[in-house]
Amino acid sequence: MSTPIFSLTDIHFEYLNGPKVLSGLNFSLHAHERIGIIGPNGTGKTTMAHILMGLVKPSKGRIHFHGEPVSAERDFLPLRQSIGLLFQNAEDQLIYPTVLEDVAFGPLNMGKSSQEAKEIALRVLSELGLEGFDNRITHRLSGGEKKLVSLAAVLAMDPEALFLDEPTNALDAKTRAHLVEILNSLNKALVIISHDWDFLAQTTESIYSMKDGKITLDGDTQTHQHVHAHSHGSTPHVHGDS
Ligand SMILES: Nc1ncnc2c1ncn2[C@@H]1O[C@H](COP(=O)(O)OP(=O)(O)OP(=O)(O)O)[C@@H](O)[C@H]1O
Repeated sequence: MSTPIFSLTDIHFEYLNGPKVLSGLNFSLHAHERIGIIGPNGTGKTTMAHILMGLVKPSKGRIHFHGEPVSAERDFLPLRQSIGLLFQNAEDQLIYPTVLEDVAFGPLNMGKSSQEAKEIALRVLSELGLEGFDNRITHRLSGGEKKLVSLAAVLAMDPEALFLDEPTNALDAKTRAHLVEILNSLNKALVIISHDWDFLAQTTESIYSMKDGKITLDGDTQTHQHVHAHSHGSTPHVHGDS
């Protein structure tokens, strides 16, 4: 099989004075894969996303990006530009006073001129149906609007993969349906953490469950439920669940 975009191998993690969260987690994402992750509250799904992005350090384990080991802070910079993390809380993503500044931040940070960054931001906002939002005050947006603006900020960096942490939180049915359309129109590898099984069935091809600090991709039916939704929107078919 081809080299994955990223892989997490035998990741262990526990918070200081907190629970042991991950114990031997393995996970990888290849180009064009669309994977959903489902699992009870507090099983470590968000922690896994933060470990991948270098926001918290695992106590043990290896991270690879296109086959290269990632450990020092500088190694994470290209990874963070290529894998767009949509934070569970939009407030963690949106830090500027206006929507335009928030969405233009990524391209500016990647070396685009302010004019180019502005054009990219306006184009992405328009693609997400957010025309006219550029001068809105970010902290006054509704929860659903913040979520879409966060997604715009991630897409403005044109990442090769998206890692979305509970993207349907705060979305009404219409916006949720809009998000399904947006995600299905993107030609990008993606991982979506969600409690919303129907949403995952509509947007991903495989759904894995996280349990006991692990996701095992190959055949461990004790900890791993592998589901193929043969086409987006079809009823998921469960494999390997004993
Ligand atoms: N900074 C922290 N310090 C101590 N414990 C933490 C910290 N952040 C998270 N935890 C704990 O670690 C565990 C895993 O949290 P995490 O947010 O990764 O779970 P999750 O699977 O994403 O949950 P949910 O589905 O509720 O979003 C939880 O028990 C949580 O309370």
